[in-house]
Amino acid sequence: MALFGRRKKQQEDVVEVAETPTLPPPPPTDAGGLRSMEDHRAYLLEQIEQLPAFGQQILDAIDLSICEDIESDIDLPGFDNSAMDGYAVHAADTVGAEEGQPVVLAVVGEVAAGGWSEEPLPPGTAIKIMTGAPIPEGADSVVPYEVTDRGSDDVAIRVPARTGQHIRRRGEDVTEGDLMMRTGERLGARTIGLLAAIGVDKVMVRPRPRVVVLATGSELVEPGRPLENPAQLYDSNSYLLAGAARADGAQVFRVGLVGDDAEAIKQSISDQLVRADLIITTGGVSQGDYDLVKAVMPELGMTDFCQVAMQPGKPQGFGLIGEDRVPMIMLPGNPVSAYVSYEAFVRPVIRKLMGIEPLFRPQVRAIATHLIRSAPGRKQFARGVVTTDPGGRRRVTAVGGHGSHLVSNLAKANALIVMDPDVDQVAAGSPVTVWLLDENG
Ligand SMILES: Nc1nc2c(c(=O)[nH]1)N[C@H]1C(S)=C(S)[C@@H](COP(=O)(O)OP(=O)(O)OC[C@H]3O[C@@H](n4cnc5c(N)ncnc54)[C@H](O)[C@@H]3O)O[C@H]1N2
Ligand code: MOO
Repeated sequence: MALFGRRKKQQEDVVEVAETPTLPPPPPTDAGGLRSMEDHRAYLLEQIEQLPAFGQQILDAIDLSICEDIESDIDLPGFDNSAMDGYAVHAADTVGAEEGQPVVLAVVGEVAAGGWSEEPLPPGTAIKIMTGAPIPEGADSVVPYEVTDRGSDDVAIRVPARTGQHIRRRGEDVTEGDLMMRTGERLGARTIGLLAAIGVDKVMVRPRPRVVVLATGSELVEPGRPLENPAQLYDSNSYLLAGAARADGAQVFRVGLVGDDAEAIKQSISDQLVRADLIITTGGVSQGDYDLVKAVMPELGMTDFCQVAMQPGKPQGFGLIGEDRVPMIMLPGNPVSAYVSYEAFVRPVIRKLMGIEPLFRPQVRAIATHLIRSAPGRKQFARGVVTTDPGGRRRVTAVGGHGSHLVSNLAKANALIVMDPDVDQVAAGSPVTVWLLDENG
């Protein structure tokens, strides 16, 4: 065989190759290959679209953010009506009434809530009227039962009426055309009551995102079951994250555990795509031999695995998965890492899907009650308890150590103490940034 034989020139077919979709270029990294927390968060948010709005029953829309301005089509009250049970009268007819010398007026009828009087009220007469009933034409005040003899054919009135007394005027609460709610406001019990009062039964809202939560790891056991060997532990992450997402307004599907098995992970994620607006997983995104989420997810969609300059929460994964490009956030397995990552990345994404502002927790300054040490190089998130002193100043005490497995300290905390990568300690009495975990902002 000739070593240097001339190759026969082959006909080159021009094949149209569909461009493989990719995620946008990732943000830059620092000298150590780490991405800043802010850059990573912005990168995820730019790839998330708000869920489309649709008309929903007002009661089902509680806590959701409306996507329309709502004006009232009616006045409230819709008609002049009585604020008291008593008699509608012409105030002028009661002049001079007093205890022992009442004014007596003929009673020409009765009007209850839901009824109305066809006839104007003749001068010199009274008509029984119940709370909420329309004021008959001509009447200009209501005399409560308590200052009368409650008569049926005629009534003795012991106190003169002031013009307009006990009449609730049409439109004094809401006037037709008044703006009741603005785009972006969230519905609560009181606003639902207001909408019902102006006759609105449905509103345009963004739905609750359907968030699938799935924990990976062969060492994990479902709480309530026995631990069968010394290397097992209970899955706490999926409960922690499902609870957090539910508290943030998502409709959560907590899927059972998936072991460290490539096919099982792919199958479980594929099964969930149909019902998910967002998938959250924990575990399997670091460097370990069994960190399979990172290994298999690129087969199902466009993914981005990176390291973020934060502690905890360094290894992070993101993807747009399947044909519908369902957003997926792959969090590290250590419980505190998973939670801090949730606060930093997942919660803002859920709020963006829902169209709720602000996206982030309130970030405020608090005075450190003691020396707080930090490891420079990555943004540090320590768990803290914030209290407010009698002078209204916030103070913060770190709880527990830095280990990202320390769940009992996490449960005690109501804040994350956030220290920038260049900070190595915060002195007692100095201000430090905190995220308030029990406030929505
Ligand atoms: N050689 C390296 N090792 C590790 C690095 C690294 O950079 N190089 N990073 C460390 C950091 S930081 C983190 S965070 C973890 C993240 O690891 P994974 O996301 O791969 O998570 P796993 O290895 O699956 O689990 C870590 C840890 O968390 C426990 N875990 C996992 N899931 C749950 C759950 N649902 N409930 C409760 N606890 C859970 C698991 O048992 C492990 O102890 O990697 C470091 N390693
Ligand atoms: O980043 Mo890991 O999340 O430090 O424990």
